[in-house]
Amino acid sequence: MPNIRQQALDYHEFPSPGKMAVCLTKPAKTSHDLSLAYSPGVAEPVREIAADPENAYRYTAKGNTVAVISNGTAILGLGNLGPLASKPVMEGKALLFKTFANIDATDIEVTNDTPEQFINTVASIADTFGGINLEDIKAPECFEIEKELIKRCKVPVFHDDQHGTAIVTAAGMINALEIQGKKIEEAVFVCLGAGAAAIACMSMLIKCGAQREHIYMLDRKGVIHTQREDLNEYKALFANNTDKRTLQDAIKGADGFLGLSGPNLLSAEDIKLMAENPVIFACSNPDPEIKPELAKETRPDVIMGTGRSDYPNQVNNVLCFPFLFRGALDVRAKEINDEMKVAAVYALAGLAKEPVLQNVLEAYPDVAELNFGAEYVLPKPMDPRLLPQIARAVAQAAIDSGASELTELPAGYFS
Ligand SMILES: NC(=O)C1=CN([C@@H]2O[C@H](COP(=O)(O)OP(=O)(O)OC[C@H]3O[C@@H](n4cnc5c(N)ncnc54)[C@H](OP(=O)(O)O)[C@@H]3O)[C@@H](O)[C@H]2O)C=CC1
Ligand SMILES: CC(=O)C(=O)O
Ligand SMILES: [Mg+2]
Repeated sequence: MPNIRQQALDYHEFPSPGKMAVCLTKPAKTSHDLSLAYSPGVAEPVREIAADPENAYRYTAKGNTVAVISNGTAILGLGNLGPLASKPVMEGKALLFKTFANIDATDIEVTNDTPEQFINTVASIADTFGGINLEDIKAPECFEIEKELIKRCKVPVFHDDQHGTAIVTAAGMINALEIQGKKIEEAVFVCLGAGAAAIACMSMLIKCGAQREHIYMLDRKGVIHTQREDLNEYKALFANNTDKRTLQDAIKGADGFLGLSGPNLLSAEDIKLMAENPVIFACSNPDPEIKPELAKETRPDVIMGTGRSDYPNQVNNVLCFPFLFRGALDVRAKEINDEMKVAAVYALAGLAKEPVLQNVLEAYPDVAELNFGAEYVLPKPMDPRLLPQIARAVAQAAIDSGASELTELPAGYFS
């Protein structure tokens, strides 16, 4: 798109700075309105909540809110640019929560010196919200932060770059491998990156049938292997007993490449080494590990995905987090467990096989048609069926797995 930089800056600046504002759901026009909204009336719900905290869901907006919280240590693929610089991304996530799932999200950017400070800050405000969406926090700190916050918070805590990305990547990979005529159990994967998104994506692929030994993960120092003594406990889970050391060693004969690292790290020469009919998801944002034009020119047999909205096959956590949180909030799930995540994977993968709706096609004026195949392995974010299908699958899984105290879905829930 011509001049995308200036268009993007203008979009953010005008007509008012940023992408969000507060909207009210109750009248505040008359003195009677004010005596209900504020003093003296507001004291009544205060007393009810003090008597039973569950009443916060009845008398405040808590149950439909999510806090999008970052410390700016891994902003997209741009790196550690600090909390304030992450604000446009966090406002963007709030925009997506509202647009796609009518969830009221608040962005919170935390300045911290240590993970403990971050944990203490988030734990002390978590109860304000229905759920916590952690965003763009770098590995390995993100793993400890999420684990500790899950322990300390009463509401669901979900690190989107780990699990949202993993759900969408797994759904897309399952479909892409099927189209390429490959079995996930036999496929060999190379994952460039060994951080938040990479560790979670590979763990999810294993839950969906991939073999641990068929996965080669690389960080800045090359292949993660058992002879290395510099691995943290998360990378160590993916250490292979192998002689492969470089990206070129690992990618030879691979069926799938997952890029969760940084821009332009994969070359045409590298992908020439892959097996026939490969899948390349170059997910680094905004600039992928390899440009789709180059990948397709070099390997006409490739299925290619990126994290971006302006190429086919957008492999991006936007396809997950709004809808997954909708389901979790609606059944008041106390956590987002593996059962709920796997349910989201298969709901998402299944929807890609349904005929594409006219309104989705209209959102992509440059595309004549969309059908399940090499250029369409995942639904588009504006597909209105994502909300009912993913939210329902997640809510049902929450009930079945005991994450929700409900025994069945609310009557008529997205049916
Ligand atoms: N499409 C999507 O939905 C999503 C995409 N992403 C993308 O994934 C990338 C990583 O994000 P995230 O996991 O949150 O960040 P982290 O900081 O947690 O991890 C970054 C990882 O990338 C590795 N890396 C960086 N540069 C290189 C390099 N030159 N060669 C090999 N490995 C490299 C780092 O290696 P080392 O460990 O050695 O430092 C680290 O393991 C970003 O580009 C982000 O945009 C993330 C989430 C969602
Ligand atoms: C999409 C996203 O969350 C990321 O690139 O970090
Ligand atoms: Mg992110």
